[in-house]
Amino acid sequence: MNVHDLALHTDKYQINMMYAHWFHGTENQKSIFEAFFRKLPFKNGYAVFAGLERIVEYLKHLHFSEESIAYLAEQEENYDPKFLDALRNFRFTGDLYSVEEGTIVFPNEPLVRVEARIFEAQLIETALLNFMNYQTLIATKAARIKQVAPNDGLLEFGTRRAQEADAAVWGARASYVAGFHATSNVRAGMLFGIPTKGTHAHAWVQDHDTEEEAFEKFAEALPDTVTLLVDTYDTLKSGVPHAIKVAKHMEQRGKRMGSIRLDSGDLAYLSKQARQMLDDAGLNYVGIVASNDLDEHTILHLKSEGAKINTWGVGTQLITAADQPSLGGVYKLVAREKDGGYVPTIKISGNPEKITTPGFKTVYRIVNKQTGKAEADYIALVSETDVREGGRIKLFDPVHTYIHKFVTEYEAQELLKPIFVAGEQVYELPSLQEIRKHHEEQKNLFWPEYLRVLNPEIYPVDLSQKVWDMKMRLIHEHHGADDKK
Ligand SMILES: Nc1ncnc2c1ncn2[C@@H]1O[C@H](COP(=O)(O)OP(=O)(O)OP(=O)(O)O)[C@@H](O)[C@H]1O
Ligand SMILES: O=P(O)(O)OC[C@H]1O[C@H](OP(=O)(O)OP(=O)(O)O)[C@H](O)[C@@H]1O
Ligand SMILES: O=C(O)c1cccnc1
Repeated sequence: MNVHDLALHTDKYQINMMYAHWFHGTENQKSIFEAFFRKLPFKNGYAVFAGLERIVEYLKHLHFSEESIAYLAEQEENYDPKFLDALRNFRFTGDLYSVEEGTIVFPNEPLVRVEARIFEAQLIETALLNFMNYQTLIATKAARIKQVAPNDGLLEFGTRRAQEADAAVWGARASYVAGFHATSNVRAGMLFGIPTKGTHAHAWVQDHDTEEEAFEKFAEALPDTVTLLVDTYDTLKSGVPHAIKVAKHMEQRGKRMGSIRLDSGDLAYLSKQARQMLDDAGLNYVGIVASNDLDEHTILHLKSEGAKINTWGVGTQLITAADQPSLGGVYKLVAREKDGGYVPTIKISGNPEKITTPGFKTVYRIVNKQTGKAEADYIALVSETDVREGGRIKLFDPVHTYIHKFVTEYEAQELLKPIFVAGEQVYELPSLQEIRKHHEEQKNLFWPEYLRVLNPEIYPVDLSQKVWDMKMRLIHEHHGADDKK
């Protein structure tokens, strides 16, 4: 099996629905789906969208190999051989619009919009959500860590604890998008051009007769990048003094030690003591790296304790998004082709939060021209022109509709960009550096109240009057239909 063949990276119900459409001759009917999430992870005020590059690669190469088709034939005796022929000719021929990677995004707004034959739009749901949910989750976790240590070095150390290999490399990439500086995963470095960094493990020290000898040998081998791990035996009595000795020997050879690393104990206390010892020895250029199950909470706490740490190595908590291991992004049908046009569709739920917003929509970021700050995101029908032309629009709370204001002096930034049109890729994937820069710039668009880690303000995501009216009409129509039963 070719592990890069992702056509079967889907849930079986998608293929069963494709089959049922094909069986009834409706497989070419057009449909519009939107991917979005309902709830922000980690009680954060925003999420950082990621996953588009993987989605693009997936769609570009999407086809059913003979091996996959043979497997499907074996799995389901109902599949007609002519359906398998339709799979043989399968390509993504639809349109896909998406938010760009690194963009700050919010709940209940379309992040990806797919307009395609139902046959195609249905198949891709699972993979698309899989990529978007994981990468957006990790980029958001990384953004929180960046938020509490905006001026420090941030190293992604998670691979050994990640949920397998794909999670390690795409998680490393997502972390870099959100402002991490390097990863320890060398393959992620090679695949994506992320800077790589590494210190050494306790094993290096254990593997020598003395700690001092271990440090000397390591510094001799890697004199230009050396970071020494000082906590194998006793950080302040043995590790730091030995590191100082080695740094002095390095100076005699015209070299400078990079850092020491602390990986256990009270990181605030140890870092302050170690800093003092290094400074007293004239080694104020030697940095201090800390690791040990860190996340944004421990880092924030350590900083409030005055820890003297310049660089944070963050593994498990980041790569597994330990406090919330999944983003609940969903993919919902919002319109379907009928009688040559589109009709909006809705999913009703007893839980009002789960009622979908119907219609062929797009989303704009309304940026106040005076302040340069984003006021709200505004979801409108694609056919609505007033917002696009900068006309006066009404922003109102979709639940408490009496809370409203009119805005005129704004720039409307359409967040959904064309990525595929009629199956052709029309979007040039930006470099990872550009994505990272885009994310950094995005943060300037928002007041800090929305970005803080603890109890952020809720940023408004509003519906246009037309979208809101359409949603209410469909809710009433469905309730009306139920009332008649
Ligand atoms: N001063 C501090 N304030 C708050 N949290 C700290 C402080 N120092 C360390 N921590 C964190 O507390 C936790 C300590 O975990 P734990 O007790 O398992 O580590 P340890 O015993 O020092 O080392 P080991 O990993 O070898 O067991 C880690 O998550 C660490 O990052
Ligand atoms: O704590 P995390 O945030 O997950 O960061 C990665 C951890 O992985 C390493 O420990 P490990 O015990 O695996 O190996 P070591 O022998 O190098 O310490 C490293 O020392 C960190 O403590
Ligand atoms: O380079 C390091 O220090 C490192 C890398 C991976 C995991 N823990 C530490």
